[in-house]
Amino acid sequence: MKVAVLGAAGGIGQALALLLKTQLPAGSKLSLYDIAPVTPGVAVDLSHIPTAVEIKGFAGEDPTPALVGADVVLISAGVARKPGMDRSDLFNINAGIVRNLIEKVAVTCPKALVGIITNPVNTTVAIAAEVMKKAGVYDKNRLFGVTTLDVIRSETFIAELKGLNVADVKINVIGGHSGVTILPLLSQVEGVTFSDEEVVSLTKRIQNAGTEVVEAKAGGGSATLSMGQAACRFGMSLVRGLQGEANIVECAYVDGGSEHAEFFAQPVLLGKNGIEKVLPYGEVSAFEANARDSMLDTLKGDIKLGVDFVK
Ligand SMILES: NC(=O)C1=CN([C@@H]2O[C@H](COP(=O)(O)OP(=O)(O)OC[C@H]3O[C@@H](n4cnc5c(N)ncnc54)[C@H](O)[C@@H]3O)[C@@H](O)[C@H]2O)C=CC1
Ligand SMILES: O=C([O-])CC(=O)C(=O)O
Repeated sequence: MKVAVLGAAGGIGQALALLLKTQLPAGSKLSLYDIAPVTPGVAVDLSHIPTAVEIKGFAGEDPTPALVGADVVLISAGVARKPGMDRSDLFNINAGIVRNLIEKVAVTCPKALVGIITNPVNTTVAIAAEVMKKAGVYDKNRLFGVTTLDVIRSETFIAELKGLNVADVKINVIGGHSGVTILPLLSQVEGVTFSDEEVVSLTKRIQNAGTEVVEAKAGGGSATLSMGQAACRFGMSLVRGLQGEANIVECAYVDGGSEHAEFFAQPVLLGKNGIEKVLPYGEVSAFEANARDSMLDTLKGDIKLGVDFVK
């Protein structure tokens, strides 16, 4: 099993690489790439951790050497938000970065499962799909926008509010990954009920949690450590699916034939070819149905921006 992290010298990339070095199955290969010259050094640093995961680092303009033979590619290359910015403000820089990296993925490891972390995810995933279509290698079952941070935040905040063991809290978060497009399905959480006020305030907190971190970091970037953990959870689920483990389900932003939009975050069953099955997200409350329908113009606009960027 070979996993490549692109953007590996960054805040997310380094945290993710550390977690993967300690959690990937024995015999795996971990390949780190970033334009930053420090990247081979990050790999040397991690290589001193005694796990049976072989690690190599690559810097410079071309990610190709890091991508050769990759089964999973996780992309966090790009710029992060500062206070006062929306995720969509990152489009100008990050759109081109994701396009260029995916062009290399399409040539070097077209069968890899690709997880896009780089914001704005609602748009960068559409860019990745268009680039792969152009290259004739698009497989909708192998491309994912990583929305796991919305899921782990929801689990954490629900457990805190209701005094639950966080390990017992499970939730689907659907839609996309910014503002109103993030929709936690609180009505489905087992063993708890929320008042109408709690639903409104908790939904808003989960939608604004990225901004909560951006403001707390006061110009020093956005979520990196919690995102490293979220990306590791998602990346490990991809790996487990590839290895044939049963019942691996994660929410992700995918081209899953949703009636709502071309890309939509919902639960998917993972397997040897990426998505084995797109799962229904289940019954929703009237509040959630309204929030879902109200987000669609924003989400579709975000997707169109990405499609138009490549076309
Ligand atoms: N999907 C999600 O839930 C989340 C997404 N993000 C996004 O992840 C991205 C990365 O965030 P951080 O790691 O905090 O940023 P960072 O600035 O710490 O790291 C980004 C890294 O990308 C590298 N990079 C830039 N251009 C590159 C290129 N062309 N090829 C390879 N590497 C390149 C930089 O050298 C840097 O090391 C941002 O776009 C951020 O908005 C952040 C948190 C959550
Ligand atoms: O808010 C940001 O810019 C980073 C991000 O996507 C998150 O933390 O959810």
